[in-house]
Amino acid sequence: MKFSQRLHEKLEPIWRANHNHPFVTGMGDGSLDQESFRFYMVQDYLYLIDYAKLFALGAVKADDLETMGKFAALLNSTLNEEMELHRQYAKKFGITKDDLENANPSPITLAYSHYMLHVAQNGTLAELVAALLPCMWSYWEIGKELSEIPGAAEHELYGEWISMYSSDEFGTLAQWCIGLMDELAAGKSESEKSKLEEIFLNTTRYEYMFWDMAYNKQMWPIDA
Ligand SMILES: Cc1ncc(CN)c(N)n1
Repeated sequence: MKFSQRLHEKLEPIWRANHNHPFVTGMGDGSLDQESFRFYMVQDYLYLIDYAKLFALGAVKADDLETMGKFAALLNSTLNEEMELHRQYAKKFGITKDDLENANPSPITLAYSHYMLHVAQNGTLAELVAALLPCMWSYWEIGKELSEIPGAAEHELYGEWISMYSSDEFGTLAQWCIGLMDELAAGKSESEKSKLEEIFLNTTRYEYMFWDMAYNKQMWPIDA
């Protein structure tokens, strides 16, 4: 069995919880509160600034030019396509680019992005890929699932989000990351595979917490 299949099967219950989170289902049926989406968009922009750095670190850790080139393409696509979607949404909400970049990160945004950067900086290339994979893979699956709901991809607010993450372009990048995970895990010892599984599990859990944080517009419990 491919390592990615093992991950998917083992984590199916959490994976389903992500798909069934009211933030996600609310984008699908259009019932999501726009203020939660606005909150998400700002926090996700901050998250993506750090997330993009994982691709740069991936290029540093890669052993061959082809893999370096793919990480460079992922970095470019995150900075100039995925984050452009967020900039366009911000415009609709009357948020400037500066306000976006200088927004305060929520505790979950900080914890999730810092955990990924910690793994990426201190771990192997396989560990870096295990950390970023749930992000690519789960968004692609969620995008595809939502795009099958009649009218969802045409929704005036959530349609563009659904179209981006269900697109063939995003799918191709996600599939490349899945394939790289399989390649890097092949031949690793069981204890190394368990470590990869643990990292994948952690960022899958953080994905759930991110939806929940956005749904509840959750910042620090005590203000300065
Ligand atoms: C929290 C989160 N996870 C994943 C993705 C998809 N790159 C995202 N934009 N934000």
